[in-house]
Amino acid sequence: MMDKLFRNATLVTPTDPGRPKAGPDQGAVRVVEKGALWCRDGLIRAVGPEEEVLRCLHPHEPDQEVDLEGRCVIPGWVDPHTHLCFAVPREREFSLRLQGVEYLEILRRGGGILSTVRSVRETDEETLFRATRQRALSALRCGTTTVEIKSGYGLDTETELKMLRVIGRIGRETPLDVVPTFLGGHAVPEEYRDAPDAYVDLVVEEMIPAAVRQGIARFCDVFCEKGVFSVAQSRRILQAASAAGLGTKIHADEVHDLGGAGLAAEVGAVSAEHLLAASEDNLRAMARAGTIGVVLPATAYSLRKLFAPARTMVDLGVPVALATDCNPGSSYTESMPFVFGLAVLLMGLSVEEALTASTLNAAYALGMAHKVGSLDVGKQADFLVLEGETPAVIAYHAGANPVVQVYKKGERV
Ligand SMILES: N=CN[C@@H](CCC(=O)O)C(=O)O
Ligand SMILES: [Zn+2]
Repeated sequence: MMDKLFRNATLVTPTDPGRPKAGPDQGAVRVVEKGALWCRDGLIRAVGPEEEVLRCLHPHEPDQEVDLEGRCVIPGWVDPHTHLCFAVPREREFSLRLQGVEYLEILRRGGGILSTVRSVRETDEETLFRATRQRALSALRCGTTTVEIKSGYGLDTETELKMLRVIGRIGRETPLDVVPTFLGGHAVPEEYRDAPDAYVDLVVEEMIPAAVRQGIARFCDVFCEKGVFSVAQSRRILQAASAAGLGTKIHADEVHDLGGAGLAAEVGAVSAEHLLAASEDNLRAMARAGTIGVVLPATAYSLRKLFAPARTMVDLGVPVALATDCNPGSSYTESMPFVFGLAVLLMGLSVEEALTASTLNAAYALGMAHKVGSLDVGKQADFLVLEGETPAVIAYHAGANPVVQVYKKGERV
């Protein structure tokens, strides 16, 4: 057993009430000047004012003591929405978008997600693993200690399972905790262009059962959007996944208000994600159902769209989480500090609300809050040491990485 005592820290963390934080509670965080954190075997045993933690320890001597020199300490980021597993970026497509071609138009022409599908199908498993690991480690350097990674660039059973195996390996072979999500419903593949319902049959009858049998997915997601999957098709996929024992999530109302947010509330999805175009009625339905709203400001930034109404969501009582959406098309960033800055400066969230959104609420969006997301006794000692005095530095020192040290299960990584 290994004991470590971290002293002389300014601790800033949401505390976990046993459910995602919503409304005025979203911005309530605990601040402890001259705080300490004692962990054993990677788990937090005591946390709070230094003298209280020392009292808990007494008469025991920790194996190791670390002086954090008064620096600000927050929980490790939990990034609850990424597509980190892909083969090659799509820089040429980005240039097309800069010339004014719309994201969904590129997909309609057979590019976008479908061009990544072609390259992922062609790439062998080891190469895909190495490319994904590189991005996961880049996220870790920015302070992400838990990450969700979706499949969805295979769109056939074999390649979807290959992606899920690679995603599982990232969790075993890097310090990150990884939550795998099956996203067979990411787009209709070219070979089913004229028979989208037959593709939905394949997802429901073959892919979901295979992923569940092999135990390699925890959630199922679907891209509910005009020209992609309708509300009815998305409902079918999510209900099948739920019946098979997977948690559910939706890419909802990203470009058009199709009603994906309402569907998330209806089917009991843990989260609805994107929500740029979601109606207020459907946001209210989410608040009533307790559906977490995962907002992805780097996507709106990269697509040059209006941001999701995160301020309204908090005011309506929707628990809000933040994610990078890291993917080669609409949001090529692994950086939670960048996303945090956008949320604070351009979406109207307070620093404290953004902190809860990118840690505790994000952990709830992944079913991981029993382990991560806050500096509470019993959880993993996953935390970040910041360069400044408060978490505001994350938005303030824009474009830089204000995370100077990353600890995963009490170990510096
Ligand atoms: N919108 C759908 N899926 C991703 C983008 C995937 C891609 O373009 O490769 C997203 O969440 O933004
Ligand atoms: Zn996405």
